This record gives sequence, structure tokens and C-alpha cells, in this order.
Amino acid sequence: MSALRCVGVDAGYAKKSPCVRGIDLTVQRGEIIALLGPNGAGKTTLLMTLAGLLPRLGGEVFVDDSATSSGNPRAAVRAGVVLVPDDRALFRNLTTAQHLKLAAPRRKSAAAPAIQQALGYFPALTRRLDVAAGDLSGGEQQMLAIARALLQRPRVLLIDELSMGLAPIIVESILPVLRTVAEQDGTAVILVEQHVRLALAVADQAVVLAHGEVALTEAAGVLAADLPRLESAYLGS
Ligand SMILES: Nc1ncnc2c1ncn2[C@@H]1O[C@H](COP(=O)(O)OP(=O)(O)OP(=O)(O)O)[C@@H](O)[C@H]1O
Repeated sequence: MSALRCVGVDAGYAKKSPCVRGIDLTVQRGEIIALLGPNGAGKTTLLMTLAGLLPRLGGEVFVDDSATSSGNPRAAVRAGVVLVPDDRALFRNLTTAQHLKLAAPRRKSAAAPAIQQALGYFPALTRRLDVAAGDLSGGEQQMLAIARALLQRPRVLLIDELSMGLAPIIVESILPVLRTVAEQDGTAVILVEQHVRLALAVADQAVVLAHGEVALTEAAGVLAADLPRLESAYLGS
């Protein structure tokens, strides 16, 4: 059973002219897909559509083989699809601890262990619990955004531009957490990442979008060893 399957998905901002067209994409439990492609290819649009933040303009999306509704972010979260957006969507004035508490299970007995588990992935946050999100470093903000997403126990974790504004060394420290989460919890991950080399190193598969269509689907390791092929996929050829 796949964690998430897109069949012929069209997405965009105007029904008559979808900027993302006919996307077929499958991610298995415990698998990481690097969603690559040039600026404007439609990566963010596709992730927002999968998260229900944009209405689907065509096609079907299945989570654990169940069809999902279109344009319904609450239903997407209930189905287990959780997005970490590129701006991280943190509340500047809320502390790290408050963010985690808000995302944790309501039941007190479940909340504390869940928060401890999330902090276990990002120990650096344990020293920053009382700091407002707006005062965290960029890397800490990204850790908090991912920790908050993990507290929602995603079946499918969508991460847009993980490295936005971060030094590669920080990105390299965060990416292994995704591998751990995928392996330990069976979480499926779709990762949009501009640092292609880093993305291919952590991913199982790569899907390249160009001009709103899938230009290439390939095992990440194979593509990492054949960057000219990746380049021509970026050009949509
Ligand atoms: N709110 C919007 N309204 C109309 N068109 C939009 C909107 N947001 C993005 N687009 C257009 O949709 C297309 C796909 O953009 P999208 O941001 O999904 O690409 P991307 O692959 O994520 O690019 P980047 O890597 O630059 O973030 C582009 O042509 C873009 O101009």
C-alpha cells in the first residue's frame, strides 16, 4: 500500500490553465522523494495542493489507498498529510515550548512523551524552549517547524524548501532526521530542496518537475551519479 499516490493531478491558480499538469507520483511508507526542478516548475503549487491549501484542478490523490477531498486542509491533516511550508509559518511571539504544546496531543499523558520524542530529533531545541520563535536562528526555526509537524504524526510529510536561508552545514544536520523519521515511523516524505546534491543524498527517489510536468523519475542514487541527465530534465528535455 502506498502512503500517497497522485494520479493525473492538475494544479494551479486558474482552472482553465493549470500550471501543474498530469502528475503521477507515488511515495511508499518510509520512502523519501526529492521533488526537484527549476524555479517556477510548480513544486510549491503541487505541495500546497496535496496539503489541501489549493483546490485540485484535476486528478485524484490517495492516502493509504483512500481517496482524499480537494481543497480541504483539515481533511488533509486528518488523513495524515502535513506540510512544512517554505516560510515555516511560525508565530513570532510564541516560544518553542508553546509551539510544541499547541501541536502535541491534547491528552496530558500523551503530550509530554510526544514532545520529548520531537525534541529527541532536535536536541538543540531543548536549550531554546523559552525563546520566542522570532528570536530563534533560521536553523532552529526550521527544526521547530519540522518538530511541530512531526507532533501531528504525519503519514506523509511535505517539506517545501527546507534549506531556504540556511547554510548547507545546517541543512546537513537536519536532513538525517528525515531519514530517521522515515525509517523509524514509516513516514513518507516529499522534500523540495534546491541543494540538489544534499537532497539526492538523503532521498530514495527523485522526481523532477519542469514546466509543470514530471520530466524524470529516477532512483536518487542513480541520478546523483548522472548529473547531466538531471540537468537536461531541468531544461524539460
Ligand atoms: N499565487 C499565485 N497566483 C498565480 N500564479 C502563481 C501563484 N503562485 C505561483 N504562481 C505561478 O505558478 C507557477 C509555479 O510556481 P511554484 O511556486 O509552484 O514553482 P516552484 O517550482 O515552487 O518554484 P520555486 O522553486 O521558485 O519556488 C509559476 O509560474 C508561478 O509564477
